[in-house]
Amino acid sequence: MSDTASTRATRHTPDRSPVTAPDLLSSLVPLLAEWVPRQRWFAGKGRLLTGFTLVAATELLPCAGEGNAPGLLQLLVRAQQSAPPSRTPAGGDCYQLLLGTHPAPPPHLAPAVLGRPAGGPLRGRTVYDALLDNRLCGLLLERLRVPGRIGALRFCREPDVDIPSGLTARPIAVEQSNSSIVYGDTFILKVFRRIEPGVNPDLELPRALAGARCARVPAPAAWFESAHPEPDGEATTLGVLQPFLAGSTDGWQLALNALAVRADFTRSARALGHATAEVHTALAQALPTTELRRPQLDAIAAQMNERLEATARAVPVLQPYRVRLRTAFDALVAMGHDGRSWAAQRIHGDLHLGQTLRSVEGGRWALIDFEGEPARPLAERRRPQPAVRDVAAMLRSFDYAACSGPAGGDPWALDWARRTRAAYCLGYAEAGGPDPRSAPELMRAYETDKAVYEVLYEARHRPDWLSVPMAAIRRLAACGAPGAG
Ligand SMILES: Nc1ncnc2c1ncn2[C@@H]1O[C@H](COP(=O)(O)OP(=O)(O)O)[C@@H](O)[C@H]1O
Ligand SMILES: O=P(O)(O)O[C@H]1O[C@H](CO)[C@@H](O[C@H]2O[C@H](CO)[C@@H](O)[C@H](O)[C@H]2O)[C@H](O)[C@H]1O
Repeated sequence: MSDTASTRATRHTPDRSPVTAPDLLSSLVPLLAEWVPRQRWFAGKGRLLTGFTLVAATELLPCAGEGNAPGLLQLLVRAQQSAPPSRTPAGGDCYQLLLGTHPAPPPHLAPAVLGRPAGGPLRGRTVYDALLDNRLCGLLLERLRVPGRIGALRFCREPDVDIPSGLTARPIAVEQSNSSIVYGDTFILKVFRRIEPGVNPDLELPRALAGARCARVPAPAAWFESAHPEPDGEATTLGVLQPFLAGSTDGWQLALNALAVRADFTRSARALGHATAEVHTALAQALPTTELRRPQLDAIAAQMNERLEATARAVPVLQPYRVRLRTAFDALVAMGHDGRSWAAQRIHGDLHLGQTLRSVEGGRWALIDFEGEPARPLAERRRPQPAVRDVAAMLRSFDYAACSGPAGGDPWALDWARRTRAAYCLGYAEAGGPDPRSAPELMRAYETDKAVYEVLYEARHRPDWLSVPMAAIRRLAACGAPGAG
């Protein structure tokens, strides 16, 4: 990341000496081993957790000692696991933890408690999830209000943004890939959980869009990061604060509401298509683009095949469909061999209805959460890709709503999905995006790849939902059956 005006204008806070690292980790390991695997954001579900290594520790408030004040500790730890998949960084995935410490936390924090270390520097204190403690969340906001450094952490703010003090903090109820805190219905802070070195696209893309004056995405107001050890190295994003769009409802809820009363959703879907195309156009203007030709299309197809094979090994119900699903990826290879090419640009990367918000007043759509698919390596998520990948992902989401929602995949719901998907593509093309229907091979390949991703995601996180992507797998495999048009 460049040394922007916002990061230069820092108030330097003296480094605090963290509680000594080796003692700290060994005393926390039994607590973490029990707590970390239960968290929704833990990406290593289904594999044995064998230990942790400490990457960094920063005391944001003194954590040890006799006092009766809460401590706040920011940790980066690597989770060592058996049989890591090939994408796992050497030494295991790295997670960010924000832990509170207190000799006797108040009873309302009981659900947040990890336990009491038997020894080490935190002995005599209870350790708990700081992001469930409004007071400690308030402290994080204070740090973001006044940019500066604490140890290896750097707190940054856009210079023209006013962040009031004293906003009441509340964690958002839904546990997702990361942890988010809302401040007084004005801002929302997302604390990233699985950390990879470098700028997170959920900061990079919304900042670029704000620079391009695209109002479809809330513009980051502040963020915190860990500085790279080299002066010119890219910092690692750890959390982003952005305006909270109060009075808006997410697209997933709106789609379920429509399905519950058997209402049409095509007008909303068409408007969402417009919003998506506007964001894509702005991203293509603000950030580098490229053209994908034969070698790149071959590589994409190979990667999709790899994901299919790996998922079929992990989730055996996918096995019988492998050969027919593969034909969707072979079509990409054939495109390249025929001398065809396709434009690529930065995209959302994990677009679904839950990543869209519609304002109650005015019915205007916004897109959020530009992190990309959490399971993919950061470098891959930051690569330019065909914009139709986002479109295909959103089509999957309409399908999900129809299959899992109140109508439960009955014939009317399936027709609802078909009409809604068509309206979204129409809206997208009307607002200047390349007409998704002009790229059937790409759309089928990306829709298939997404459904495969979802099979693994559901098998790991929500086994009861596995039937939803499996219904799509059967439909997509039928397109690859001998004789299918
Ligand atoms: N700017 C915002 N305004 C209002 N609600 C938001 C905003 N950003 C996120 N949310 C809410 O927080 C939830 C989690 O945010 P998201 O970015 O999807 O996190 P995660 O990466 O953990 O999935 C969203 O589903 C949405 O309900
Ligand atoms: O946590 P994220 O929002 O970044 O995304 C992950 O979780 C999503 C589920 O919450 C998952 O989306 C899948 O389920 C949705 C319905 O709950 C559906 O609308 C999406 O189309 C479907 O992919 C997403 O894939 C995953 O990355």
